[in-house]
Amino acid sequence: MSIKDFLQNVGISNTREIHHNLSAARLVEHALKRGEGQLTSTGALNIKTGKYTGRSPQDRFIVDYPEIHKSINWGKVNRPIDPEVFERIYARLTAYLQNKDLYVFDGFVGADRRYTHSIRFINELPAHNLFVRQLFIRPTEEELNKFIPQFTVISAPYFNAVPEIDNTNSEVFIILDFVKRIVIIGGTHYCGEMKKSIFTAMNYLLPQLNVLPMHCSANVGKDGDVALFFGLSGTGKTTLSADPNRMLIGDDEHGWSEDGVFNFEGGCYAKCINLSREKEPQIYDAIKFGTVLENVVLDDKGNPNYDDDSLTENTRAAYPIDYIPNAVLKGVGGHPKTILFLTADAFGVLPPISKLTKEQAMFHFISGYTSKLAGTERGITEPQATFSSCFGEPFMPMNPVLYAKMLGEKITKHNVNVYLVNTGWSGGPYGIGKRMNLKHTRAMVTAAISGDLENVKYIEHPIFKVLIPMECPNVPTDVLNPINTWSNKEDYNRYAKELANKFYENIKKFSGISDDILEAAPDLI
Ligand SMILES: Nc1ncnc2c1ncn2[C@@H]1O[C@H](COP(=O)(O)OP(=O)(O)O)[C@@H](O)[C@H]1O
Ligand SMILES: C=C(OP(=O)(O)O)C(=O)O
Ligand SMILES: [Mn+2]
Repeated sequence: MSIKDFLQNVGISNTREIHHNLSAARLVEHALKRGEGQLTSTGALNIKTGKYTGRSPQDRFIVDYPEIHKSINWGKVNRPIDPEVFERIYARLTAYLQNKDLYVFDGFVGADRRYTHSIRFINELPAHNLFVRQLFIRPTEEELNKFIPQFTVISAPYFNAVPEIDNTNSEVFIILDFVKRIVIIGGTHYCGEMKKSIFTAMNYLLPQLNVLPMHCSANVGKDGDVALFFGLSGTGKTTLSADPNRMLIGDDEHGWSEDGVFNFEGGCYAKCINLSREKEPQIYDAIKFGTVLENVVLDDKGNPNYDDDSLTENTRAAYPIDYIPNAVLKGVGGHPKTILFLTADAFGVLPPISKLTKEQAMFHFISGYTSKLAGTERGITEPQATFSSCFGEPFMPMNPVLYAKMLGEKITKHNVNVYLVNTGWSGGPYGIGKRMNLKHTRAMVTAAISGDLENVKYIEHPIFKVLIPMECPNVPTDVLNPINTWSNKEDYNRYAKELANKFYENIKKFSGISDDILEAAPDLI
């Protein structure tokens, strides 16, 4: 079917020029010509996304059909929308796209070809089309010749919904239709919406194929030892998985099948606030021609000022994974040996690293205690403690316990070591304490992955019951036990107990959790 016929079939008629699978170079030219962005001194395309510089979770809906009703975990995260309401907004959106140049990218999600889904992205903006081209898996010429889309994404940032007509909360909408396999996005220019809606779709589709979808980064050592880093947005998945001594599999979304793990994407999406070559060399050097930057402030020579947060804290860079030296281009690896749960603890009471029993791992995965970091979601301006199940609740359409059970089985079967890593605050809560030293976090992660932490003595945390290593190579011993970093020990205990209470209150939300997992909860004293 020709692309024109395809568009006609999905209701987009009277199109002008359809730019189908343009190269990165051509897309950059189009974006510049249309005034969508500027080139930086290293050749990246920097765009400003206007009012919305992070995700809009209140504006994300799933179409509620009888055939899928039971499988979705409806609520504030997965908001239902009626099929008629969807049809109405869809008709207005496709009418809006008439007489416009459109940019179409045909890509894949899921590096393991048994689970690959093909997606056709229809963009109003060439800069957005460049984003999806860099972030998803780019098919070969041969694959393009026989490409049949299984999912369609239509993104029209200049089309604003009208809440009175469209039943939306605001001018922004992100609507996922799992039955028709269509995603529509309007009213927002933030690129992360396109990425995370496809992630959500995979999180719906893959468990049905007996694959666990995960919000984690993954890398692999020379011996084939795979490590996974779970974490909510901004907690360090991308930063910590970019390690010159290990090969990167992917920085954000993976599946775990009977044969091992595989990346969903073909690119990375790094936060670049306070980025420096010294601290994050691989990411810094990936910002070059072909990379899409969002909301970075440039000087008049085009030099980025990564310390400038005047547009947002959530400045971003999207680049193809091959811009990271040492990446596993096939995007697949074996079963993980180590799992790290990254939590940005705004209370500043969790140890910088601790070892979890299998039951504690399950408890913490279901709890997903962490912080929403500034800028990643609309309205979040400073770190906010939250419980985000699976360390990715905004992207999980089904009951978190279902994903947790799959993870638990895999951890047992493959005898995986699990650690909890606090990439957030120490020495006091957010506002008083300091963000964990990145060099120390890296050294702790290295020690966990290499097995060095298997041969040290541990002490049990009196409240959280997790095991704290008493020593760790290349980390000063006095930072390992969090109470030592607080000047007032009573304050520490007070905050730690407050957090323990929050864990306790939160876990009550879930039903069907076995007693051994509940017993792994922090102690309420
Ligand atoms: N101790 C630490 N560990 C990890 N990241 C840290 C730490 N301290 C500061 N950061 C910063 O936090 C941010 C983590 O973002 P990122 O790795 O992109 O998160 P994610 O990929 O999980 O969304 C980066 O800007 C990084 O420089
Ligand atoms: C892109 C996002 O997060 P992450 O860094 O986890 O990909 C997001 O939450 O919009
Ligand atoms: Mn990331």
